[in-house]
Amino acid sequence: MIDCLKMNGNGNDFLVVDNLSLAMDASALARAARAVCRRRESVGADGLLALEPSERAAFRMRLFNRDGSEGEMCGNGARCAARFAFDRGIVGREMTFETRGGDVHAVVRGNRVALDLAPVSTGSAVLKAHASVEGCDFTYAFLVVGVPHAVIFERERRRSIAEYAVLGRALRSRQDLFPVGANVNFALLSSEDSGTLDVVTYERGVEDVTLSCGTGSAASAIAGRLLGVVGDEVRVVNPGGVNDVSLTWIETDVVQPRLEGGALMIAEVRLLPEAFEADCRRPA
Ligand SMILES: N[C@@H](CCC[C@H](N)C(=O)O)C(=O)O
Repeated sequence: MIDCLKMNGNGNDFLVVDNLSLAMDASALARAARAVCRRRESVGADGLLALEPSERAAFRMRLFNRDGSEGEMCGNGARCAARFAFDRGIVGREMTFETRGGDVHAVVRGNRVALDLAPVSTGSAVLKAHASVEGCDFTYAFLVVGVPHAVIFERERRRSIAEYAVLGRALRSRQDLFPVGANVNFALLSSEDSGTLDVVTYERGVEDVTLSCGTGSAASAIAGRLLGVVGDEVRVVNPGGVNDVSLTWIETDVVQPRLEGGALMIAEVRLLPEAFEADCRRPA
């Protein structure tokens, strides 16, 4: 039996486990993510977050996506990990922790968390690349905010979430463009407020549109700033909530994104053996 906490950051939902004892290795965590993140058949989540010891920071956060792949970084998940660590008395309300996508500084205030993400190099960002999938032509930007992100600026919202899922999956699968895959963000500049972006993200590893993506919100804000459509303060509206992004330029081509948003504690969960089993209704 494994005890964990069901949490979500703007609807991007996770099972968070204390693995400070390293009781589970990477393959056990990947297997657990694949099993327990199944919707309906198990608990259901976009991913599993594990807190592990770090030699140089308060702890190390690891993210295992729903398909068991390990993502280097997760913005909404990092807020959940920070609140989990504070709530469990592992750290004080202000902390720095390690991820494979760089160190994160976090401050927890109630159910909101502000993160200073690792600096992002914009020198290697691609601003106007082209791709055609499913009969549609896209111009996209590409940059790495801990994990790889493509950002497509649209003029209008004329597609359903299901249609974004099809297009996101087709784009993300283009090995010639994205050898390690990519999260695909469809961004729309608000017609009412020039500092607001509406963003829908298809996530690698979840292999679907999620209700929010924190690094996708930051990537969209950075791409928008580089393209001159937004400034350094960007309100990113996702289907699951708002991520406030603030950009501080450390050098002309290095930016530090601050990401602020919610991190909700939903339930204490004790995973029972059948959470890991295949659906008993299916024939063997
Ligand atoms: N939802 C996350 C991003 C998670 C990583 C992604 N699925 C990947 O493996 O690339 C966020 O909030 O940043």
